[in-house]
Amino acid sequence: MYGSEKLTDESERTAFRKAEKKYKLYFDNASKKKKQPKPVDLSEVLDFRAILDCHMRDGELPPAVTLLEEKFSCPVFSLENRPDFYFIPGALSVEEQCRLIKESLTDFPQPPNRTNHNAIYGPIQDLFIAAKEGKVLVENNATISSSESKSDVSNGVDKEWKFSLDNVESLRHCRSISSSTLLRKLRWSTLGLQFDWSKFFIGRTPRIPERLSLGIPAQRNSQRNYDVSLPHNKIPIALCELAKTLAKPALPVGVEFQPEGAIVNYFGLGDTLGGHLDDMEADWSKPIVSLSLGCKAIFLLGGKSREDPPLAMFLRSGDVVLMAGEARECFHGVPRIFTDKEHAEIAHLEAHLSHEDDVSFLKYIQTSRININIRQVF
Ligand SMILES: O=C(O)CCC(=O)C(=O)O
Ligand SMILES: [Fe+2]
Repeated sequence: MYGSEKLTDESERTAFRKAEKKYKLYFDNASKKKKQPKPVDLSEVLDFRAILDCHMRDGELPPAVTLLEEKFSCPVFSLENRPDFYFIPGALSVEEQCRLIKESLTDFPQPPNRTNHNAIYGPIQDLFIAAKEGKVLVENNATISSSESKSDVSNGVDKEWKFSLDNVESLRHCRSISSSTLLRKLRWSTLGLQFDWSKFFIGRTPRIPERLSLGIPAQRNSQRNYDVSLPHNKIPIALCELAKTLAKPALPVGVEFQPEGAIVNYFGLGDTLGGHLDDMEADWSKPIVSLSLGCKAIFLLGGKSREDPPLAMFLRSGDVVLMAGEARECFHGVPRIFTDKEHAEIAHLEAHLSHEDDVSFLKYIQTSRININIRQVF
């Protein structure tokens, strides 16, 4: 009986789900000591950096992997059975990586850009600085003399939240959350054109659209869309120029990529991005330009159905992935990030962020991964 139940359970899982489960972080509960991650077999994970090293050493490539020598200033790989998917290992210099890590934590989550915290707290200004200074975000239903940095009321949030210094006696009866917890719970921010997440509000209870950890719907909700009426800034110029250059291998000569929106994803240990399609943009021939920063991750590239077994590959800090055309119809996701010294592979960032002014960035990135994916919307 138990056997047949198990069988049903097994057969209900799609190939994509099975791969997610294979690579996801589980802890070994058997050990009485500190929780240890369960070992995972990484032998089938495609490693483009190792492929590149091997190619430079003895000119060989694994079957079905192509190197597009002519296409770009650094090596671009494509896969025979995954048209319109491109992998550029180490495309970003260490300086670019550090600059983008800093911007992702300071400038990019600033209003009018929205984050996953908007739904509960309204816009939050200077979260990273507040976390550095040990501040607390407090629901403003009492007068708090030491409060600073006002959070506006908007988007169905009918209370005001303000940053306040820690250990204030009058906070004891207020709802509050430390800014370091908020920083750890920062899951996404959006640049350029903003999404209209308000459709997720039911009555007065916000249903927070978590893109990470809880997974996201198979097909992103068709109601969810860019809302041009929401206040927004243009994509920062340096990021815009970088994305235009990086997009070139995925575009015919003479066609330019116009970055209009971007999502910044923040991953901590155990966070995952469930299998999904990015289907909100009008022109799928234009690539999604996806930048990896910080700790190493596993990326799953599936097919047009969740039943197609996905390919697993490592994404390291500085790697860039382009998904255009057919690849945009393929399910993909991130089931795992590695924060341990051996697997995170961020020694170059640690060396570059060694100045005392950078300690808070270093601390964050030592246990995190950031992904910036840039899109042309129309
Ligand atoms: O984190 C990644 O590498 C992928 C992110 C992604 O697919 C998305 O945000 O749509
Ligand atoms: Fe995606």
